[in-house]
Amino acid sequence: MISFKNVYKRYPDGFEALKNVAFTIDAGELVYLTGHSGAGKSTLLKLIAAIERPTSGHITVSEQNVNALKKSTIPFLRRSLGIIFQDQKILYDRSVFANVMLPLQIRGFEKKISAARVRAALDKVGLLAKETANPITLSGGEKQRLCIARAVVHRPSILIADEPTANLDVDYAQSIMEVFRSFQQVGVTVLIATHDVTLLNDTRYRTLTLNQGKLIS
Ligand SMILES: Nc1ncnc2c1ncn2[C@@H]1O[C@H](COP(=O)(O)OP(=O)(O)OP(=O)(O)O)[C@@H](O)[C@H]1O
Repeated sequence: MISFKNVYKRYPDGFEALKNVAFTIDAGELVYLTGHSGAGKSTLLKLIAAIERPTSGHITVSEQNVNALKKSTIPFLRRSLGIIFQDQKILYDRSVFANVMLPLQIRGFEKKISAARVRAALDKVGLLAKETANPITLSGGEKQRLCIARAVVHRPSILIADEPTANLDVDYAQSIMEVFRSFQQVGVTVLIATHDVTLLNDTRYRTLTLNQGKLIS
């Protein structure tokens, strides 16, 4: 489902953020990605989503050769992906419902189908009761759930998340993880970059560890 072979990423300033990275994640797996600050976790997630391109090596995501993708075909890759990054903006001039609707509007989905999908996504993350609320009134954990709902509303087969439990207390972090597990249980492949030791102590899931751009486990 996701495979890296001999992947190197050098940024334009010459900094080598990933060095000879190789791994495979099977369809339906939930995997953690960890490592010190600056180890290359976000870079690796960005390569999966073709937000950044590798300097060399091979990346396959959902049977698509990401290296060979032309700019014009990147939206096709992104259809199979749900992306939860820390800097994603919630729009405070509209409701929770409208925030989750936006990705479907952009993709040109029909209104009636979209509304049903938005409610299904909000239900999945436990936010259906807040659909008419302005996101400014949500707690930190609820905002994170909103971002998850927005990332899954187009029903991606792969979910990638960068530090989704950052700044949340332990109980909230656990409940966010429950949401990710529920997606894995219905067959979604999930990759989560995290420093959260409580999550990493959960031995049910495989952990990939980066150290200075190299995968050490
Ligand atoms: N666009 C860029 N240009 C140059 N260097 C970059 C760029 N983006 C990231 N880097 C560098 O690459 C290294 C890896 O960054 P990355 O964000 O992937 O690390 P990370 O493991 O996600 O760190 P953190 O846990 O702090 O978010 C860092 O040293 C960072 O400064």
